[in-house]
Amino acid sequence: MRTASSESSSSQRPLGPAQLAASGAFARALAVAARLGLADLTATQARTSIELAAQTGTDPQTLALLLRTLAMAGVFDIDGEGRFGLSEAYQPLRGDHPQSQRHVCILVAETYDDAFAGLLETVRSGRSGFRPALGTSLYDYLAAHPDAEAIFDEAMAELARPVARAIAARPGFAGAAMAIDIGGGSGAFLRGLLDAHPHLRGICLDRPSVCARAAQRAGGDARLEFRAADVFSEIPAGGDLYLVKNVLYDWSFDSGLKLLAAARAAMAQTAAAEPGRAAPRLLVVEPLFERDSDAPRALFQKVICEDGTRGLDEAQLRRLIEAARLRVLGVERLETGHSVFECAP
Ligand SMILES: C[S@@+](CC[C@H](N)C(=O)[O-])C[C@H]1O[C@@H](n2cnc3c(N)ncnc32)[C@H](O)[C@@H]1O
Repeated sequence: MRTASSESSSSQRPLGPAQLAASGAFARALAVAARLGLADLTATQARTSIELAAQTGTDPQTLALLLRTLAMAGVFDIDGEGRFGLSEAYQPLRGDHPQSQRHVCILVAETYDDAFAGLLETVRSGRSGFRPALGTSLYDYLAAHPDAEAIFDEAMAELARPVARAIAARPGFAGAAMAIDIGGGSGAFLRGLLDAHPHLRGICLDRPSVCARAAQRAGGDARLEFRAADVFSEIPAGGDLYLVKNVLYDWSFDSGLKLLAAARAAMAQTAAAEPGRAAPRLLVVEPLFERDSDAPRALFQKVICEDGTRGLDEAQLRRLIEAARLRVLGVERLETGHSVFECAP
């Protein structure tokens, strides 16, 4: 099925109005399949809907409809005996796939889709739709809904792992002993860097509920500390490498400035405390708004994130960084689509 985010230059025929209107139902069906683990159950062996219903404790008739609906979208192939097998294109729906997007699918099709009930409000006012739809801001909502928050954190981890591999391959780690990830979620990004550089230790700063869950899962890792902190005011000194990944794109210019100013203060304090030590660096790793095809992501940002958040291009992100009195030493594009701004105070 072609989605609303596909390129308009695609040779496929666009969806008709009623088909496009039904795409939310397909998204919800995908999230249910992800929650039930249907991708894992059908990845290596095609199964009947009866078998799958027994394995997932679901209603056989309804599950058959769900599977057929998703087969229409290309998620499952149906063989001559009516058995469902996960299609090649949807392998990342598996939980054990190296590029798994299982939790990303659940997050986007559930919490983000719930927030899109506020889209009309966003289009009318330009303000976030999250509060009109769900009564509060994204992170306060997640703090109050632990199941949604756990899905969010796992989704961020799925998205972060390939970026960690790309960042870990860059030079500049040999002289660094301590990396501090600002808004580092459940620590997957930092974990990737620590795995690649065994001399490195890390502190992952995030909200209290995120840190508590991540620390419990990590089970006492001497090299990776989870520290509850408000990243707008509580960034500690002592890092050789500060990291801000997929964080600024959540916030307005003013909030981003506040966060970067707190990072700069921590870096300046580090340098002042130990004059002989190499000056700390900050890596800002963010997706940019560069092409028309980035419009769906920028629309997501407007609906989901803080009022005033918008997709930034390279010049705009550079302006934000420089407004926080940080120098941009270089900008690099990663294969993941992120841009890396290497910065110093
Ligand atoms: C979009 S996620 C990105 C997570 C991680 N950097 C990554 O790329 O996977 C933004 C993170 O910022 C955290 N966050 C939001 N507000 C925060 C605050 N005031 N203090 C600390 N962390 C915050 C969220 O909990 C979330 O983990």
